[in-house]
Amino acid sequence: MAEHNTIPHPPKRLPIVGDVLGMDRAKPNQKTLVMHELLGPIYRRTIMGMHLTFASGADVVADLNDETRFRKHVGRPIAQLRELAGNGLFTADNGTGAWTAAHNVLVPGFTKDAMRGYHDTMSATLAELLKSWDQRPSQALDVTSEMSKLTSEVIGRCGFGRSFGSFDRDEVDPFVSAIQRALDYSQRSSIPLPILGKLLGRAEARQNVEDIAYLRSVVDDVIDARLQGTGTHSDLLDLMLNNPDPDTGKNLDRENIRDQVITFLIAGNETTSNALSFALHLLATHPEVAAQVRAEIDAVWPDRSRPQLSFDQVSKLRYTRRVIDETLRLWPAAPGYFREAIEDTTVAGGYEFKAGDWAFILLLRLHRDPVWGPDPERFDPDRFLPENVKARPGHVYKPFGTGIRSCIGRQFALHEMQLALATIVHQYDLVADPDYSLEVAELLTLRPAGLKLEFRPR
Ligand code: HEM
Repeated sequence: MAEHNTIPHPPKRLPIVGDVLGMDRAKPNQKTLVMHELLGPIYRRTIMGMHLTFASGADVVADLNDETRFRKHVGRPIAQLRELAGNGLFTADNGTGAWTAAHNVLVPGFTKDAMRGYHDTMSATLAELLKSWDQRPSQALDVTSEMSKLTSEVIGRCGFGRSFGSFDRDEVDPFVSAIQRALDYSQRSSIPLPILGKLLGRAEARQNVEDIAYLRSVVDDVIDARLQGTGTHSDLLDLMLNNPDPDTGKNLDRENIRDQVITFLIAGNETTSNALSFALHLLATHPEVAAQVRAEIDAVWPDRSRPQLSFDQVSKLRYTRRVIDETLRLWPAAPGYFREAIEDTTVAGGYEFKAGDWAFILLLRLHRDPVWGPDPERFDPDRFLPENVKARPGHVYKPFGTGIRSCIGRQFALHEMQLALATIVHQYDLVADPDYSLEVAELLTLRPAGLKLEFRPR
């Protein structure tokens, strides 16, 4: 019989409450990274009888990603989002009718052809952002906020034909700020223990109820307006309203459509804007890499005018793509994902999982596994040269998750990021603040906190 090992736990277990020492409310993922260095590829906190298992070693993750034995686990932070996103694709349980129908209907909205259809909207939105920068010359701009304007406009326009007017005014659209507040509330209330979670007061709870009601009413209005209008749109909302699930012949119900619209705003906005922000930080601090990105885009668009790239030109910017891949390796905007055992099973190292046991795969650590070589902290896009990718097992790089529940928006995000980075580097020198050192903040996603850059026209 195979030998079984006990999953290690952090030192200093307390009576009754268990492994609460050393948790970090503000930076849980970065703390988990440190704990993995101490405890190895897998460890478990048991808090008042509840198991929280963290995994990050390449061999263990290879097993946890095996779709025949494990599946997505709707972990507490995800379940908490249901208040806001209902049973949208990201929050739905595996194999439910709502997930299957929405997945079937929406997959065609994320094919290469569909991306071709979004390209002009993405380009026009980016042009508006850069125009707004040109009206504020010589200023150091708050990078995550600027990138968030871009990504929320792009998903709003490609998703359901709504602009938030982000480039016309300084303050954030009330819809976008309500989403941000509701996300923040949801994540803070997902921390399991009151002594560790920030105590959320009644005023915040009331605000949250108001925010969710407001968000739903805006989305309902958008759907009503679309139903009453006459024009055709090639966006995700039209896809959901006009195309039945091919398996059942039934259209998505109204609530399902509303949940998906909110889901795209949650899943498609912050992840992409944070990844872009990390990439800009890394380019600003690695001028030799930025020079190669610039050489690549200059070869396609030698003129100094703003590049008007076609869809195919963007997808051929291979070095820019490697910069994005390497950015998502070092700083995966989604820091991890949950997996649960479908049946009793054992993973590499002899660790037992009973059916229903779950683990959080920390990408932050998996992407720094020894398989990446001796200096995993170094930013080196050439790790993603085709020959280097081929030499590594596929399961050690999973910034978009794994299996059937992996990210439906992957190509959308990659195209948007390639287009934005190449265009920005073509137009501007990225000037970093010499006193800034990277500080990574955590909510549902990772983001560079307090990052400012000056975008100086070339
Ligand atoms: C850099 C950008 C992005 C990153 C790093 C990212 C990452 C991820 C990850 C790791 C998952 C799996 C979550 C899990 O297993 O629980 C996921 C799922 C998902 N993502 Fe993304 N994402 C990005 C952009 C987008 C965009 C642009 C969209 C929409 C336009 C999107 C929509 C979704 C949806 C709907 C799911 C749930 C899929 C399902 O379970 O069927 N994401 N994403």
